[in-house]
This record gives sequence, C-alpha cells and structure tokens, in this order.
Amino acid sequence: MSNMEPPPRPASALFDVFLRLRPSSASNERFLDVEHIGDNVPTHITIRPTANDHRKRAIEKFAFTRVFEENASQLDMFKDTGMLSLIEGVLGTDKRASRDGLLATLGVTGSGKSHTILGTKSQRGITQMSLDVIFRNLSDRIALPSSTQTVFSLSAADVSESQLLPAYIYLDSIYGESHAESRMASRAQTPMMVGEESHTLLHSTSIGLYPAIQLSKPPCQTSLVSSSSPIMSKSYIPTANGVANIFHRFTRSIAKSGSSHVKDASSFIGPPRSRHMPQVTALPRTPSVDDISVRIDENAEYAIVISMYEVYNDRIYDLLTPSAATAKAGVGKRRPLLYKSTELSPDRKVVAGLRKIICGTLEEALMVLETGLIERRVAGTGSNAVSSRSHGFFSVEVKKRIPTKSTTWTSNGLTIVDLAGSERARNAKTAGATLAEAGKINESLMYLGQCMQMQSDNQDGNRQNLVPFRQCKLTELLFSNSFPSLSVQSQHHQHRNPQKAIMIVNADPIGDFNATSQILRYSALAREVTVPRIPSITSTILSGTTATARQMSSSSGRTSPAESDPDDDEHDHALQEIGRLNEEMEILELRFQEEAKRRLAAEASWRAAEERMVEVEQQVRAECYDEMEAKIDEERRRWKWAWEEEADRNDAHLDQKLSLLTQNVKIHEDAAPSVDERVRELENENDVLRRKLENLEREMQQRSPTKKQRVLKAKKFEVGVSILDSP
Ligand SMILES: Nc1ncnc2c1ncn2[C@@H]1O[C@H](COP(=O)(O)OP(=O)(O)OP(=O)(O)O)[C@@H](O)[C@H]1O
Repeated sequence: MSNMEPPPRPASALFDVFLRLRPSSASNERFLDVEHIGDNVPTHITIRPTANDHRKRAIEKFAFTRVFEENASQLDMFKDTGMLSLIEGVLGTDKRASRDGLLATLGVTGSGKSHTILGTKSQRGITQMSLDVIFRNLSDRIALPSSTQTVFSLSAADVSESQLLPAYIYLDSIYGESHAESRMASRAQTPMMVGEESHTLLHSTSIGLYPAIQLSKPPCQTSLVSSSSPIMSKSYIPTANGVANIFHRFTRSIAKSGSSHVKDASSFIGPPRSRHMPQVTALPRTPSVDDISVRIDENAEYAIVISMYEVYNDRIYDLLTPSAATAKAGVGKRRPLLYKSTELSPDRKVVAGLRKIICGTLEEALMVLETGLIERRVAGTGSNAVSSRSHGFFSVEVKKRIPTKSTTWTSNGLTIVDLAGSERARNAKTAGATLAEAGKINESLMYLGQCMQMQSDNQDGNRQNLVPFRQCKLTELLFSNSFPSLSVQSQHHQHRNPQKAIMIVNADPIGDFNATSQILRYSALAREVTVPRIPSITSTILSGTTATARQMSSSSGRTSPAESDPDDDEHDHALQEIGRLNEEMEILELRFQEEAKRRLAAEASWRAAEERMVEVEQQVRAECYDEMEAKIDEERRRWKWAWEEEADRNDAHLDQKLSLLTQNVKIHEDAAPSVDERVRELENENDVLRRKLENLEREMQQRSPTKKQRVLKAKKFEVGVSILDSP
C-alpha cells in the first residue's frame, strides 16, 4: 500500500479511531514517530523496532482518523475527537441523526486511558466535560428528579428492569450520616416541625438545596413542594435513618402507584453507611467548557439518568450498588447482571437490573460518578500502581419527551468505556487471582482486537465479514448497538439508528514496543509494512560483485555510461530485481507470520466459543432441569391440594347426608296397652304358666311315689279350696 491515506469511514465502520500519545518520562529509545505533511493534522505514524531488537526489521506505518501528539490537551481531546457531534446525536436534536454514542479508550496499562476520559485531580477528563456540556446546555429543560411524577414516568418508560432513584436519595443511602451531617452544616436556617397531617422535609446537601418531598396521607399522594412554600410552617432535617424511613415510604408510594421497576426501599438501603463522601468542591473545574454550546431540542423536556457498571472476569457488575452494602445485608458476593432482551425491549439487549440514578444537576452527576469510581475494582500491579483491572462503563441516558405532545420518554445513551490495560501477564508482577484477571482481560481484548481487525479488513474493499462480537461480554456490550436491528418485533418499537462510536487509542512512544505495536496493529484504520533498505547478505555479495565489475570496466577505459557494456546493464537490472524480490519475500514472510498468529488466535477463539457453547448447553440443561423439577413440584402440590380438597368435600358431603338422614328418620314406638287388655294378657300368661306347672307335676309324679302322694295331697287340698272358693 503506497501513499497510504486514512480510509474514509464507511457506513459499516464500527469506530472513528484516534491515537493519543502521552508524554513519557521513560528513558528508553523512542520507537514511534508521527508523520507531518504540510499543515495538515497528522494522521499517520511509523513504528520502527529499537536498535536492540534484532529480530524484527520491518517498519510499520499506521493510519488513524487523527493523531494527537504529546502536547495535546484534555480540551483538544474533547473538542477534536467528535465528542460534540456524539453528544448532539444523544440529545436527539435532529430526529434522523438521533442515536446512541460510545466512547472507548484502548491502550497498554499506564498509557493514559483513564487520564484521557476520567482526568486527574487537577484536570477533568472527557466524561466530566461531556456532563458539563450536557447539563449546561439543557439547564432549565431538565426535569426535576424530586418530582414523583417524573420518577413514575421515567420508571414506566425504562426498558431494562432497573431501579430508578433520584440522586439525593441515592447519595443519602450511600453516605448516610456523613451526608446528613454535611447537610446540617450547610443549612443556614433552623428547621421546624410540620403539622400532623403532612411531613415536609427540607432536603439540602452540601452540593445544593433540594426541593422538598411532601409525604401526605395516604402516602401514595406524594407531592412536590418548593422549599419556599408557605405550607412549610414546621419542618425538620432528617437524619440518615429518617431519610431511609422517608425513602421507604416514598418508594412504597411509587410502588403502590403501579410502577413495576421501583422496588421497596429496603432492597436499596441497608443500615446507614458512613462512607467518606467525595467533595464536589475538591473536584477539578478545568478545562472549562462554558463557551461550548451544542444544539438541543428547544421544545423538549429532558431527564438525565446515570448508571455505572464494570465487566470483570467476563461478568457484569453494578458499580452503583456498593459491594460493602451487599455484604452487610448478608447477600454475600456481588450478583452479576445479565445482558439480555427484556419484555419491553425484545429487539435489543440491555444490562438488566441496574441501579439508575436520576440526576438534576451537574454536581449530582459528578457525585454519582465519583461514587461509582470508588466502587470500581482497582488492584495494584507491577505495571501501574493504580491500574484498572476491569472494563469500566459509565452510561448517561438522555431521556426526552415533548410535554405538549406525549408523556412517554424516548431515550438515547452516551456510554463511556475505560478499558482495562492490556499488558502481558509476564510484564506485570501479578499472581493468583490477579493473574487470572489478566488472562480474562487479555482474552476479552483479543476478541476486541479481532472485531476491530475485521473493521479494517472490511474497509480494504470487497470483503464484508461479519464482526464476531458475540464472543465475550465486552465486545457484545461495545458492538451490539452498532448494527441496525433486523428483528421483526422491532417493527412495533421505535426504529433506532446504529450507534456512533469513537475509539481513542493511547500509546507511550517510549514505552513497551511489543505491547504497543500489537495494539496499534489491530486498532489502526490502515497499515503498511516496509522493510528498511538494509542490504541483505545476498544483495551485499551481489552488489560487491557489481562494484568489482564496475571497477573492472572503468579500469578497462570505458568511462561513458553510453559506452557501458549491455551485459553489465542487464546484470545490474537482474541484481536490482533480486534485491526487490528479496525485500518482497521478507515482507511476505512477515505477513505470513502474522497470518499464522491470527490463525492461531482464531482457532483459540473457536475453541473458546465451543467451550462456551458446551458451558451454555450445560447451563441451559441445568436450568431446564430445575425448571422442570419446580414445575413437577408445583404440580404435585397442586394435585395434593386438589386431592385433599376433594376428600374434604366428600367428607362434608357425607356429613351433610347423614344429618339429613337423622333429621328424617323417626323411631316408631307402639301405643301403650289398655288396663283390660293388660289383664287379659296377664290371665293368658297365667293360664300358660299353670298348664306348664301341671305338666311338670305330672312328670314328677311319674318319677317318685312319695312325691306323688305329696303332690296328690296338695292337689286334693287345691281342689277342696277351689270347691270352697267356687260360688
Ligand atoms: N497525556 C498525559 N499527560 C500527562 N500525564 C499523563 C498523560 N497520560 C497519562 N498520564 C499519567 O500517567 C499515569 C497513568 O495513566 P492512566 O492511569 O491514565 O493509565 P491507564 O492507561 O488508564 O492505565 P490502566 O489501564 O492500568 O488503568 C497517570 O499518572 C496519568 O496522570
């Protein structure tokens, strides 16, 4: 590739790629040079191996959208990388150009990524400047987060199953008493109690005075009252516990009003924590962006919602849910979040379940940013004392609605990504868990490299390869919004333009040659390899022969070139051709080595993808099994319950039948006999008995004569009595 131009950005390109060189205090040999062509802004650099590197002799030339040299300021980086048009796209001034924006920084550990986007103690980074421009330009068009109506409607419009919180409540939950104390100190007036019917809270902090939330009875009728409202005859400043209580009622009221996303306060706030609160006044104020204006939609009302998360070991963690709080609440380890399609966002993946903070002022946004940065995992390694060990994501969602036309919010996001440093593990004095971290970081950056390489390959011309962005969380998060959604369901949803993205590659021109050149190779928009004209052994020998030949020819008296021997010319040509072919061969050899490396990397990623597939399959199987078990359990319970119900019903039915039966059955008793009948009965009975007696006497007589006589005597006596008795 000769006369290498920075290629025009095709529509399919993922990024505009800028290179920023950092001033370095290292005393190594410089290996990177910027090419200056007239007064044009530089777009090309060359890297040449240092003198002590004898293995590589190729000089590589790289093209970027623009190269920023060591003297570039933070403000230059903000103004000249296209951040303003990115912000305008997010603010959605022009509907056609309205889109999400992404800014990412890439580079070796310590090359200045965090410096560029997050700044230092004395200088702001692109993130703070972007927030300043957004809040300054929107100023009074920003909806107050203390309005419950705003919180309701924003929660209802959120598609990512998030927990939305106004910033002052969130900050109180994090900084607890220290925040309350600082509020106390900052308040001029002594607050007074409100009457029984309504509790009005003056909510002020060291970073400004907030409007009050009035909680009247019932709690769902929460309303906003200005702090200067005459209703506040009595008021008080809440303590941290008080705030938690108020918030509990506040969120309950929101939950009651039907928002599915706002959860119970207890899920947000554990016991009040006394973290050291960052002081907004101590944050840097330069460079100033007061004079920068961007176009906004003058008819719209805006809301700014901030969330922060990190990708650590290929898992997504919320940075605004402090791990200390989770541990205190007994939840244990931080719970990774899913990047998935939700019910309200079937055609797009979102990080689901994040805590999102509605910020009304720049100060609130900066406090939230500081809080998330404190949470971000940092571990000192040999390469950089405060190295970022995770990929940090800072997301500013700009929600917009036209109050006269619609009550629903549309949303575009500006995501700023501080990628973890890519250093080879052996360079860093890492061990154990940190070594595993380095492995994951390098793996995800390798996938990122493949995606970016694909971008520059696609720019080469005819090839339009698919960007393999689904290989890891990092590339999924970075690229899945870069392509227009093809989903059928998206017809029912708002059509979204693909995101616009900027990549800033940071490099130290005196730093680690190998690590830096590796990053430049896959991030550059174009690349050219040349081999320096250092004569190879063959050409040296051959040129030596030529020189001798020339000497010989000159000594033979032929002085004019016109008189030169045509055989010699042919010989010279042949030697030149051999030299050229040698160079070409060396370049091809280098290319071949690189292709071989890429093939190995592709094979590794293929294997990783296969392993991942197996893992996912196992996971899905386990999930299906659990789900099935749960379903069977539920069915069993349902059947048991139905069976018991049926048995109870049968018992009840039987009882009912029995009671009916006992009610209708009467015991029949015969009527009592009259006296005459009774006498007759007794006489009959008497007769029967008498006959029996007679029979018995007769039997007796037949058995014993003495007895017989006695019986006869008795008989005679009875007959005599009966004769006497008879009338
Ligand atoms: N352009 C610059 N001007 C002045 N100082 C710089 C510049 N770039 C980086 N530095 C300084 O170099 C040090 C390391 O930079 P920084 O922390 O931004 O590196 P990093 O690439 O984010 O590293 P890591 O990947 O480990 O997080 C910091 O002290 C930073 O202030």
